[in-house]
Amino acid sequence: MSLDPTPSEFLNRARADLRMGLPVVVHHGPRAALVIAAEVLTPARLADLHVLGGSAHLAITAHRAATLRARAYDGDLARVHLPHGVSPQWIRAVADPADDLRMPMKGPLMTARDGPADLHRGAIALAKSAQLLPAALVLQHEDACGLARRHGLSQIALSAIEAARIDGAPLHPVIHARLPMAAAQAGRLHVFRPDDGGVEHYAIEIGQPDRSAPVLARLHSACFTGDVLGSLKCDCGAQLHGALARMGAEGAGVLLYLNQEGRGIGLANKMRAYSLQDQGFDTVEANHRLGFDDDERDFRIGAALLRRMGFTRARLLTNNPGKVEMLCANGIEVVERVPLRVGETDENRAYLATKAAKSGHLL
Ligand SMILES: Nc1nc2c(ncn2[C@@H]2O[C@H](COP(=O)(O)OP(=O)(O)OP(=O)(O)O)[C@@H](O)[C@H]2O)c(=O)[nH]1
Ligand SMILES: [Zn+2]
Repeated sequence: MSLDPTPSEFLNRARADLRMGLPVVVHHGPRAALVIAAEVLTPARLADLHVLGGSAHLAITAHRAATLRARAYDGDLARVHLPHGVSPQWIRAVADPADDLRMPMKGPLMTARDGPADLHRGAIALAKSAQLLPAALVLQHEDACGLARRHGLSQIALSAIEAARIDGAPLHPVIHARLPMAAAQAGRLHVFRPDDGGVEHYAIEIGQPDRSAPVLARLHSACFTGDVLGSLKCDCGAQLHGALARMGAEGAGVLLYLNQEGRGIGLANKMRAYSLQDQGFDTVEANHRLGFDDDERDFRIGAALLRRMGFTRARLLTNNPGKVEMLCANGIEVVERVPLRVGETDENRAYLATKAAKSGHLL
């Protein structure tokens, strides 16, 4: 019936619950688990879960496990055994690297070797997509779905989490309107919204680009600190304004403003990464200590938006060969990479050098 939420609608609802600190039930065939994001776990909820019994682990990524010197028997993740009388502080310390140096965890952390880790993998994917720290308490329980029904908890199929990761929700245009800008009088802002009501993305179209020719394009990832505040720690603000100015000068172009703050980890986690950078770690090490990959962005969104707007070929303004590859793999032919070297400062020189050395950016 059309009143029934679709799997992706259930998923978006589950993300909101997770951010509130509510347990979400993830199920796969006959197995199901209650999942609570580590960073929002309250003492009361931890005590309630304890009373339920079942088998509980703290799921963390292999990157976080490596920092904590815990064995990740599941490859990309580790299921950490909870010590007797586990406290929310202990869970927080495993999940959050803020105090790693000041108060190193007393190890060794024991991790599970046997049994399936698929629900745990789903839990981490869910926490990441909710832009929380990628760590979750996972309580496998034989009556998890019954508990969900009795307590009004969201239930989500593992397959829905996996499908969202593989396909992403389709985006549809909501509205577009004229937007004269300093860089170009003939500007137009388009708003796109995913079918599941998730995060919106924007396209800024300058002039009337010819759909039958390669369009001067930029895939710009949101950077509140650089784009809005003029942060000197990165080059984003200068790249944003430099790209618009170039499109204004050529009279045509399209800049996709993708809401993938912090290379996809969200502003709170990016600020956690900045705090670690103040402790001496570089941009990639900081992401890893938090449990993230170097780059968690999904550039397929950019390709889908360009196609949706009628473009099939682009001259891409970027120093990141990864963006070129992803566009080409997703139906947009990049006929030229147009370098965008602007905004280097004393503050961001090391950051740009790290991106060149570790993430393949071109200088
Ligand atoms: N996690 C994390 N994200 C950062 C950091 N500094 C900047 N960012 C984010 O990195 C992204 C930069 O995006 P872009 O400039 O589009 O991408 P790029 O990969 O550098 O490629 P080009 O700019 O196209 O050459 C933005 O989402 C920023 O918020 C950092 O230290 N850590
Ligand atoms: Zn930035």
